[in-house]
Amino acid sequence: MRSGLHRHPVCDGLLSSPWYFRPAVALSPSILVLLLGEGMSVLKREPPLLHREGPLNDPELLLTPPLPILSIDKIFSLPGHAPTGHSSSSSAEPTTRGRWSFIDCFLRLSEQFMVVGLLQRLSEKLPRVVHRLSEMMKPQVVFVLGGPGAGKGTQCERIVKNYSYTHLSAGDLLREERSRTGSEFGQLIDTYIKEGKIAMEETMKSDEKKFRFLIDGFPRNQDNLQGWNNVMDGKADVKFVLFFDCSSEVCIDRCLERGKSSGRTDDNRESLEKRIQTYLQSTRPIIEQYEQQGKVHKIDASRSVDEVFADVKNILENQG
Ligand SMILES: Nc1ncnc2c1ncn2[C@@H]1O[C@H](COP(=O)(O)OP(=O)(O)O)[C@@H](O)[C@H]1O
Ligand SMILES: Nc1ccn([C@H]2C[C@H](O)[C@@H](COP(=O)(O)OP(=O)(O)O)O2)c(=O)n1
Repeated sequence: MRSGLHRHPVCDGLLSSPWYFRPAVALSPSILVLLLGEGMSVLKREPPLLHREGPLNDPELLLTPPLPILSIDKIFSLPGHAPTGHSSSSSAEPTTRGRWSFIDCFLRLSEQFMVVGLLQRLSEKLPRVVHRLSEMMKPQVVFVLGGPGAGKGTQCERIVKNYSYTHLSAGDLLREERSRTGSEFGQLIDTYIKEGKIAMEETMKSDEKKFRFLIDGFPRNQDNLQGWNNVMDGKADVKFVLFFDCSSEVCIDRCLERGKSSGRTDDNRESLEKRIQTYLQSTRPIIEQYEQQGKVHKIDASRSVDEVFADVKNILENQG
């Protein structure tokens, strides 16, 4: 029996196994078990002939040692590496499988290159993959902006019916908060918004399954944007902005019509004139900022609900 032979048992097994198991040498033994399946049971049934005695003969142990990454030097200095007919194999023990033929060496080398190449590619790609994964796990946000009455709420309702989005309406949240009995914010609603304390973060955390959000009517001014950036920077990913664009006349007409049944105290001509001014002075610059980042999808909102939604659908489906 030749002594001092410490060839890697898994490699040995693989080298003595059919060619289609060989690529698996690039993986750790535990993954090997998973991947090889039936193949591994073949290896287990046929332990390497070099280790007919001793602990390595135990088929279970064949899988335990970690797979070393060998340099070319090491490969060639491995005991038992000598080409067939080399004097080192002149042992009395019949070691046909224990001697490394030229083909064995070639295969071993190509496996090592494969391992190194694979690891190199993995290490190059890993940071990008980790980054992409963390991006994928962040809540994804679509801001929905436009003038009062542009149809933001109407379109959001349709989106929610057809796609897996959670709709948060800044206006609704505000109205809710204002009317909540005992609300500490009832009197302070303006400050509440100004400081970006609108409960987006908590609302977004409340259900982990919800991770795509439509945030309608926000950020409506520089303070809102600042607040968002302070509270949510790095915690959510603003995918894009849906901008429903139509003339002030269309906005006013629609809100006046809505005011007939909405019960909203601000759906009257006087309030609307002011809201339009606020929109033009405060919200349009926010939309322009996102436009500069290439994040705005502008939709002609003066058309029918169906026509507008056809555009929305297109955008959502093309943006994933
Ligand atoms: N494309 C549209 N054409 C005509 N009326 C619309 C359209 N979209 C919405 N409306 C109506 O206009 C009013 C304002 O729409 P809404 O979705 O509440 O606007 P916003 O949320 O932008 O204030 C509602 O009465 C709604 O039914
Ligand atoms: N980010 C926000 C959102 C709404 N508001 C206030 C001012 C708005 O006139 C009311 C109603 O908002 P809502 O989005 O429902 O109304 P519009 O129809 O878009 O004008 O709430 C705000 O001050 N800041």
